[in-house]
Amino acid sequence: MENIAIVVVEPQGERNLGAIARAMKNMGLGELILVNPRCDYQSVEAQTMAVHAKEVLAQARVVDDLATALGDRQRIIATSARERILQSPMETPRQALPWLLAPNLKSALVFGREDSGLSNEELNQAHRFVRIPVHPQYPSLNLSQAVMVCTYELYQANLAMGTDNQAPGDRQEDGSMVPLATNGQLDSYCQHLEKTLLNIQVLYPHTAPSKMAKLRRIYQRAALNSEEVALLRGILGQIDWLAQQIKL
Ligand SMILES: C[S@@+](CC[C@H](N)C(=O)[O-])C[C@H]1O[C@@H](n2cnc3c(N)ncnc32)[C@H](O)[C@@H]1O
Repeated sequence: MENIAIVVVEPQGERNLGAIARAMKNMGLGELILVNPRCDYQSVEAQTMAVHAKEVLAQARVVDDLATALGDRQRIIATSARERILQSPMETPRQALPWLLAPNLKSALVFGREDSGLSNEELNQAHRFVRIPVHPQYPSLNLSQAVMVCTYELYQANLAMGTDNQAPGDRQEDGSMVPLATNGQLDSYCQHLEKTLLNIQVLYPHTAPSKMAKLRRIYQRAALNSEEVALLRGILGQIDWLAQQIKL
């Protein structure tokens, strides 16, 4: 499971971070990425809760925003207590999390802030969404307990797959695999697309952000590989060239 990072956005609780580190080590995970932490993730409180998993905290990577955390990731699942997100269905951990286990793809499982969870903009960077089904009277779990449930499911799925969990991907005619596009590649394609669509007035500045968020969601769902992103970028390049000719 070395290909899977646990990403936590703006955590506020030192104890929660210690408990997350412990849950991760219990379930065989080691890579923790903290997006703009709002507390001291190496405090005595955090370390006390981590017990024998202090090194998970010590080795945690801190980044400024979620896009940086996910830049080189090809499979991203976000978690939320909400019942519906961006018109996409929620899945249970058991349904969705085995998808992260492909060993030669970099994956991430994302958790939100203790008070407000993840924003729509942050959720939009994920391919799939997981909700732990709990009693409807109180569906929001403590952050570290949500990490525990999800990492347990990952561990069970990994055990069940044994050593045969070969990476799914796009098989070529010659039998080789094309890697899925990274989040960073998709980001830069979407920025290029927005610029082009604004230039040819298919998009207008006041509606661009919401339309681009919807387009981004479609591309995320399609789980494009790097050749497909390159193809789309090539088409955009031709549209840019034609638009320039017409303006001359
Ligand atoms: C205390 S919750 C935040 C609650 C926030 N009001 C919301 O609706 O997302 C903190 C984080 O724990 C995780 N979490 C809590 N309950 C969950 C559930 N039932 N299913 C999946 N993740 C959950 C999510 O990552 C969430 O962003």
